Amino acid sequence: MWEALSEPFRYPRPLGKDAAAPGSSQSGKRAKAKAKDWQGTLRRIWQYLAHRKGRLTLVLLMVIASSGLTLLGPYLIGMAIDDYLEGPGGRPWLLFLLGLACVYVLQSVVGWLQNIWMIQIAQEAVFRMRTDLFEQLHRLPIPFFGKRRQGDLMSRMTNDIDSVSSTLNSSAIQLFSSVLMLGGTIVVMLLLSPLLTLLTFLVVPLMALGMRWITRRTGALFKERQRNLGELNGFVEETLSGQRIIKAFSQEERVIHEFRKRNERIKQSGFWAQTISGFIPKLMNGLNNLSFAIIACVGGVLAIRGAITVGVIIVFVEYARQFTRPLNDLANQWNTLLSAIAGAERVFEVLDEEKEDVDESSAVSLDTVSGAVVFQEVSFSYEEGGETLKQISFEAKPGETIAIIGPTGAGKTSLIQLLSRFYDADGGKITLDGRDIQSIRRESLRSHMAFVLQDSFLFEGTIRDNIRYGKLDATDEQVEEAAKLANAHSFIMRLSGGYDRLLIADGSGISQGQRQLLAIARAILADPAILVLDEATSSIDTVSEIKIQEGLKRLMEGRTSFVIAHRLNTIREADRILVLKDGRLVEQGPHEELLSQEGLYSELFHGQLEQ
Ligand SMILES: Nc1ncnc2c1ncn2[C@@H]1O[C@H](COP(=O)(O)OP(=O)(O)OP(=O)(O)O)[C@@H](O)[C@H]1O
Repeated sequence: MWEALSEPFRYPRPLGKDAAAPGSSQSGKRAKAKAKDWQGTLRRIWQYLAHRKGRLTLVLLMVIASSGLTLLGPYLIGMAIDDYLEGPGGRPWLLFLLGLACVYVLQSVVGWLQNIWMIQIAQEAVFRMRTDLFEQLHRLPIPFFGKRRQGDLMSRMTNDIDSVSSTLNSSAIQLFSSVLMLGGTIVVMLLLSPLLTLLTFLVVPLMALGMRWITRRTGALFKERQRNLGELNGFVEETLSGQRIIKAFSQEERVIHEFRKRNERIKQSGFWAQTISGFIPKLMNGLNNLSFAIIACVGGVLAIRGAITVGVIIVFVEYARQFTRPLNDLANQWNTLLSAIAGAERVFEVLDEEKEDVDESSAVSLDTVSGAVVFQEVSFSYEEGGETLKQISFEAKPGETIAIIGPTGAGKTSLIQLLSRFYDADGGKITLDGRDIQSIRRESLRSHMAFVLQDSFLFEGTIRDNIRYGKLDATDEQVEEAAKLANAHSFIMRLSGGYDRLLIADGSGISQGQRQLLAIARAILADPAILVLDEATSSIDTVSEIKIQEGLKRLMEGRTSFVIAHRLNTIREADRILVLKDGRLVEQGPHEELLSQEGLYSELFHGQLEQ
């Protein structure tokens, strides 16, 4: 029966991914990542549950006890009725009723225990799954995030995990108890009357066919709904974080219209998934009533002929109901289960992505570095076919300042991404202190670097905490010292609350220049050997500008600094200027030398830079 019900259900393959069949010959990580099938997903959910085997055994015992008690109830009712009909002198039917009361009380207690324990196991499993997902999200490489919307990832963390959670809490146990009840009821029915049992079974093929028709359609719809939900969340996240731009360009109406369209898609898939799966209980009810009628008619005739007692008919009617009830339950739980599997699959999809540190077993950690960086014929592209950086070679001695300039899209940011190993080069070699950076643990490499980017991210927390992000164990004095060196101290002291001023929602409430000063303080506190700066293109008022320049100067002292430079001063004072164009390093050298070459640099300098 179970086989018959489960057989027709097949998940559609996820879009754009050719999933391998379970048990395919591929081995290792890729095979695991590709095996997108519902059985595999169920197996993995089971692994999360199996952490509490002892508890789980207890729950199983409770389910067995509860099923046994449920089977006992109708039997006692039938006995009591037969004894009552026999009239005085028969067995004390009141005793049966008393027994029945005990059975019901016990059933409630057992049900309650089974519920509590299962919720506990389920919550722990979901807790572990959620933790795994969060940890994984923080171990995935930057390119992964480039391909996905944040909101969709958020949706996996919330909606998808939630749907797994609610299913594990109740449906999983109900499914198991339904299967048990089904087996138990069939056995007792056969013992009571094989003929009536056969008649009851008449409806089973109809049920199987109906379920097959329904689940074929709903499986794909539930998956589509989860995907649509993820996409909608991605869209909402994007529009909320881009509020200023949306308002500035008066795009509210268009955004609302787009939202309506996406919301409509969820409504459609949700509507059809729920409507079609809503047929399940109706179908079951109809067939239930049909089997009831058959038993009542045939049972009545048999009783009149004296072949069976009235008590047996009543027991049988009750059992027939109990026989279809687990089927009914199974059918009802089916759609919850489908949406949970769809959710779990989306969670496992992220868990199966390759982590950033997957091949770092042989990599080393560096305690101290002097900051000598060499690029040797480095090539790189984001996508196959294109070449973002072509054969870049240069050298930065410890403490030198390297200015990187070039037209937009020339590859300046990409060069920095390679240095910090957010991406890895396709060809050539980058060394730090003579060691290939591929052989250095990413965490260790980045701990020797600090970044001051145009848009420095501030976390919710106090100003002090935000500066301390550069070095978590820094004392309050060290934080203030860094802020003073960064020229941030005076503005912080003018804020109400000073260092304890709470910044919310990515530091709204402080100016762009002030954010940069905080980022500089953060970097000073981190005290790295290598510094990466992305100079702001937008002009800030002169006083702030001078303060930032001073702060940066102090920060850059004694460190190898890579500056995506826009200010003439920075470029002039750099030890070496790298001029990029279309991914090629076309010129390099100090300002005067490049000027005298009268190439692209001198052209840029006399054109844009001079302005
Ligand atoms: N994540 C990405 N995926 C694919 N292509 C990318 C990605 N990031 C950048 N590119 C492409 O790589 C090229 C170099 O981009 P990069 O950001 O390094 O330029 P840039 O010199 O820093 O430009 P800008 O001065 O405008 O910041 C561009 O053509 C860009 O379109």
